[in-house]
Amino acid sequence: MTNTIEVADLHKHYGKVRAVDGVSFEVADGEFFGILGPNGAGKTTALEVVEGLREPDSGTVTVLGERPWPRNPALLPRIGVQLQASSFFERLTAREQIRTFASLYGVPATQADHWLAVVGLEDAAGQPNERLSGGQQQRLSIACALAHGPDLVFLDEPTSGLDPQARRNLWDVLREINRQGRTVVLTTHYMDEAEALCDRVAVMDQGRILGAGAPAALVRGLDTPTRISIESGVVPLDEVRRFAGSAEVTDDGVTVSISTRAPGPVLAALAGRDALHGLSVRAATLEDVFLELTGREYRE
Ligand SMILES: Nc1ncnc2c1ncn2[C@@H]1O[C@H](COP(=O)(O)OP(=O)(O)OP(=O)(O)O)[C@@H](O)[C@H]1O
Repeated sequence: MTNTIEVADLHKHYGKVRAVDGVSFEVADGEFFGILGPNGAGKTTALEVVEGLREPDSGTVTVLGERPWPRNPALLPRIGVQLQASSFFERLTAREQIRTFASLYGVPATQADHWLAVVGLEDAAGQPNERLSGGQQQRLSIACALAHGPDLVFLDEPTSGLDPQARRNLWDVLREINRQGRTVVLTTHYMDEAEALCDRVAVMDQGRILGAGAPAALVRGLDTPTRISIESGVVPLDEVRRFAGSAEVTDDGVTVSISTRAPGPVLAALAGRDALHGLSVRAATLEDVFLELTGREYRE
């Protein structure tokens, strides 16, 4: 497998702010890659340099075998960059909007319309931008990024500000884009989004990448116990302590929590006592990975 993107020791400072402070990563062909980090981590700046929209201070960037800076016309037909909704042409309908973008690349109107269908905007195609909901505008901006059929798509916080249902609907669209064989690079400050979508994720904070890998592998790499909770009183506490062995057991009067690195036998013991009703199991997540890497709680 070859790499669609290679970034080595990238730096971009704004005055004293080290927005990107020595970042290296690769994105493989066809991969769904995420850059995850809180506000101000440097995600947008890193992405803009890779897209060829910003000149780096130092470091090397290769995209589809080309240098993106200075502005490289050979790359433009092959990459799609999601626009912020605020960059739409005023007063055009969704259909006119995407057809206008497509025509800049010499793409026929029928192909442009196809992308409206892919993102589920057919019914709203005749609506002017101003009348589209936030979720519809995000869909339109993604459709515009895809109108010319690029191999590589960049999405900067595509679901930011959407309600949970609209986010999940958009996730399906993004999965479909990737399933078609396109490489997708996405920035997000949502842990669940990175976990749900990305083959690999780079965790970024204060201009640096602190860890990268498949979300499940990053989580597995942690030595964090699994927390099993049951209702207080369902099983006598001393009995829970007995079968939980060395696990930490607490009871706040409402919930008994068992923190264990061997959840299997504990769950089997609870099942044997018919105590699975209302049980919850919380394994480590990317949030725990962030905490481990930065020493700070994650704040979206
Ligand atoms: N054009 C600019 N001039 C000066 N400072 C900037 C500029 N753009 C970004 N910064 C600063 O660089 C740092 C990184 O910003 P950047 O937008 O890349 O982060 P981000 O992770 O994308 O954050 P967000 O999720 O809020 O967009 C921040 O401290 C930001 O204030």
